[in-house]
Amino acid sequence: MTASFRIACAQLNPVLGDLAGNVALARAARDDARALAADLVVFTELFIAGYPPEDLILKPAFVAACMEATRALAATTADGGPALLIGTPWGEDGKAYNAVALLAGGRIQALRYKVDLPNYSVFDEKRVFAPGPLPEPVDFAGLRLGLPICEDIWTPAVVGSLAARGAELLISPNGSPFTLKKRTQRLDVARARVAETGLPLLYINQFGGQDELVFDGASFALNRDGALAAQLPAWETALAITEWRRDAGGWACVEGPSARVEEGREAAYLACVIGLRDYVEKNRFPGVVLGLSGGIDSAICAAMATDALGAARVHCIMLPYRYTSNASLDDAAACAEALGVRYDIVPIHTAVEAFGGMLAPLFKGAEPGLAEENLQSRIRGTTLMAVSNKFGGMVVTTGNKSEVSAGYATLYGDMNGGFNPIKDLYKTQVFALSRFRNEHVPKGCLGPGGVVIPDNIITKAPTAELRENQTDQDSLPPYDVLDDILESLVDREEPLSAVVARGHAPETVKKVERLLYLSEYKRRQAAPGVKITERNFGRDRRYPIVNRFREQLP
Ligand SMILES: Nc1ncnc2c1ncn2[C@@H]1O[C@H](COP(=O)(O)OP(=O)(O)OC[C@H]2O[C@@H]([n+]3cccc(C(=O)O)c3)[C@H](O)[C@@H]2O)[C@@H](O)[C@H]1O
Ligand SMILES: Nc1ncnc2c1ncn2[C@@H]1O[C@H](COP(=O)(O)OP(=O)(O)OP(=O)(O)O)[C@@H](O)[C@H]1O
Ligand SMILES: NC(=O)CC[C@H](N)C(=O)O
Repeated sequence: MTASFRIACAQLNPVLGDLAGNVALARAARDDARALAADLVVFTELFIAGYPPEDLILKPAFVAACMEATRALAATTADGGPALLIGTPWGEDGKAYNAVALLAGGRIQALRYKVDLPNYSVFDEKRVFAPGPLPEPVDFAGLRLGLPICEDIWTPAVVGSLAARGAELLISPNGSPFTLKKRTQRLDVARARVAETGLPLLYINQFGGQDELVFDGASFALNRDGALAAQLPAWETALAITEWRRDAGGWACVEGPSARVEEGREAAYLACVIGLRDYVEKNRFPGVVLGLSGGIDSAICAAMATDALGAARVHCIMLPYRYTSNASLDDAAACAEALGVRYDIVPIHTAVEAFGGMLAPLFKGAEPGLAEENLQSRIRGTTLMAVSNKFGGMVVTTGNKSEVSAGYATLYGDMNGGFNPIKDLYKTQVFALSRFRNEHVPKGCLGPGGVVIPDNIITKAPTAELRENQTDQDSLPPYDVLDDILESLVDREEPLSAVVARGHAPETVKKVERLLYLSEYKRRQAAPGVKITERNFGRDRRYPIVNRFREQLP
């Protein structure tokens, strides 16, 4: 009977739909694992396809190609090296399953299907996959392996059934996206399953960005007493060996890595950087371009872009008009200089005046106002898109979650762009992360150290500079008030009465509710951005656009 067993954890960054590339990553990881004397290499959920493959699963050709790629990978295990446990879509009897395959001895030795398909928040798996039956453990090299797939460990049923059927070790492949609370939630559910079954658990998670989701990795192993026996790093790929031994009570992880896992502001900042980096790299953009206004949102986006791609791939453009202050010009230039990025100034006066002239006959007799203000924003947006078209860089759009929630942005203006790294950060978090970045360069970030967001940008009153002496607070409550109300309504579904009971003025709470519902039409046209919170706009928090419901306050 096997008494010790070496499992390599392959925490890699697959590219969605790049089956040949993902198989090549798996082969390279297997070669490395063989050099480390691994018996088995474990990959993440649906690794062959990338996670989440969404409606590609509805294409029979896609599922067939994943099955073919899995068979081809199985053939490489005929050489006597390590076996592979790898996630892949699998078709059977006209249904598609979210499967994990054991590849050994040159063939597919076993297939198990995910039972519990998540269908909440950003997950939509019931739409594309069929649920599998409660699975049997898989026998391999004298071990009985229980293979619950991601959501299968979030409730007791699947793991309980595996234990009842004689599983000795739980190995869970995951595609578990990051949120600020996720690490604690994962450890809590994993410890609960270990306590219920008395079985150790190896949890392997994907790393990297995929559209609005970012996967932090942070794979780990728990022993039978719930103690953390191995911890892989977050925010990077890793191939790490865990050594397992059988003792009187069963299997235990006796050796594994013990990496530090970033938390709080550091984790949030890294999520934004890696989400942006992978969006740009996986869509093969040469770099990015963004409007640098001298304000904090574009400054932190420029810092994140530099940290993601390196200064040489970031192009910042100041687009001044008559309301742009000298302080904004100085602050934008200082920020670009500190980051070491290319910085150009393209005044927009000629375009604003040309539009003014064109529209004068139509606008005759009407008071100047929002139309003229938004034109400035649209001219900036059009200019940035022209630079994107000419040189290929993607426009980074820079609205924070407070603005996105309140509709405080111009459609076809500053909302232009391909991706928004701060879409799920409230303005108060933008301030906190800017201070953080001035004090730390998190691992893997390619930008310089020291102050990259000049203090004046952090301390001055936020303004859109679309008219004389404008500040954000002319239109919105102070950001600490706005963000507290928004978090209650958007992230926590609190009744308005509870928000008022916490001390907010009823008219302010009603105003925020109104802005939130009225601006859904803008959010439906907004660029995707990195998910950080429990409820991000995009796939997750969705309101109807036509919506006359408003909550009554007593
Ligand atoms: N339900 C609905 N479904 C579809 N479309 C709808 C709509 N309701 C209005 N609309 C359309 O949307 C238009 C209004 O939206 P929009 O044109 O964006 O303009 P609007 O939301 O009226 O104004 C933009 C706001 O963003 C603020 N802001 C803040 C920060 C930065 C910037 C900046 O630009 O740099 C701007 C600016 O001060 C102003 O308060 C309407 O004219 C109408 O055409
Ligand atoms: N003068 C400008 N030059 C270049 N880009 C600008 C300028 N004004 C606005 N933008 C772009 O439009 C976005 C929205 O700008 P605005 O200043 O109006 O609002 P904001 O949310 O306070 O952003 P920021 O804090 O970056 O100023 C900016 O982040 C920037 O990308
Ligand atoms: N892929 C999945 O099944 C993910 C769902 C799971 N609850 C998670 O986010 O970790």
